[in-house]
Amino acid sequence: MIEAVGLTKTYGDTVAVDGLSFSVPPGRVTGFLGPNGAGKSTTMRMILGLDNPTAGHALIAGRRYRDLRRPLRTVGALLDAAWVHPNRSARTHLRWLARSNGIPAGRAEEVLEAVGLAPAADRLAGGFSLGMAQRLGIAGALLGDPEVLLFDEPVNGLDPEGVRWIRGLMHRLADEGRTVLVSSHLLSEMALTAQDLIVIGRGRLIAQCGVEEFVARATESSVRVRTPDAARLRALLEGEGAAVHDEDGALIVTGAESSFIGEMCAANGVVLHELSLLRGSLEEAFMRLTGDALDYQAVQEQEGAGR
Ligand SMILES: Nc1ncnc2c1ncn2[C@@H]1O[C@H](COP(=O)(O)OP(=O)(O)OP(=O)(O)O)[C@@H](O)[C@H]1O
Repeated sequence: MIEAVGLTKTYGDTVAVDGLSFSVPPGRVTGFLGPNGAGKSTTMRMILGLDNPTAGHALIAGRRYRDLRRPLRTVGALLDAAWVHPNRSARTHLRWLARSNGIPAGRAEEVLEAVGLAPAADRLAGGFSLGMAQRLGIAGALLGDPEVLLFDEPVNGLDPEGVRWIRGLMHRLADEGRTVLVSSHLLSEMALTAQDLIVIGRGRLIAQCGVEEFVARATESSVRVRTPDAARLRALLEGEGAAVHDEDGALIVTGAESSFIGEMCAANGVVLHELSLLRGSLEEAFMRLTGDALDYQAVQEQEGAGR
């Protein structure tokens, strides 16, 4: 579990994080989203004790980072994959990290295997590709077998196989009951990886909810219908107050559920060739909700009203 309570950080006149409160539960992958400069990295750094909050606090497994006796055993993080001594091999780097955290050296071999770096264990990290550096950073995060994991842009620069691997890893870690918080700008990837979302804008919370709820709240779903009897169905639907428009020979219907349309077709003997629900995308929802401060206020009110 990660908890942020009124977390605030100002740099001079810039309010990077502004009274942010949220909780990240175990057993789920939680995506951390926000436009550039929204305050994601600053928030992660405060959770990890790398930056001091101006106000508020963050707890990892119920404690402040600075109160964790062996931090790597409670929380692992990938913040900056480039953070490795270039003249150290992957194995030496991990053994050094293990030693400084009271973790048995043998654990380095286990995490090298887990991230697929065992064959490159003795190569110098300075010569690693971006993808290999990401894997080494993840190995470091896993070293202490921590219950909480934070990943800042873990799929940056990875090829499709690497992206898929990270997605599987996140799911496995959550299935093991760990708390997984992951930030990314790749929204299509986030839609596949995360179950829950924390979305921030200008340092403030915009939404904390499931991915599907976030998309449903911000976008309008519609139904695509194909029928040889389009004119009649159109008239029937419009008679019920639905909006209908043509697209590639299909009817796109908003304002009527697919079950309602199906039943209406059955009742009126309209032959159906297709009836499919078209959901909005995470990208669409994200653009709409983080678009500007006005939208942002509207959602906050909506959220409050729904409780
Ligand atoms: N050390 C610093 N000194 C001054 N301002 C800072 C510092 N670190 C961050 N900021 C400012 O705080 C705000 C939030 O930055 P932060 O890097 O946390 O955002 P982010 O959501 O991680 O952005 P990105 O998606 O671009 O990585 C920005 O306006 C940034 O310029």
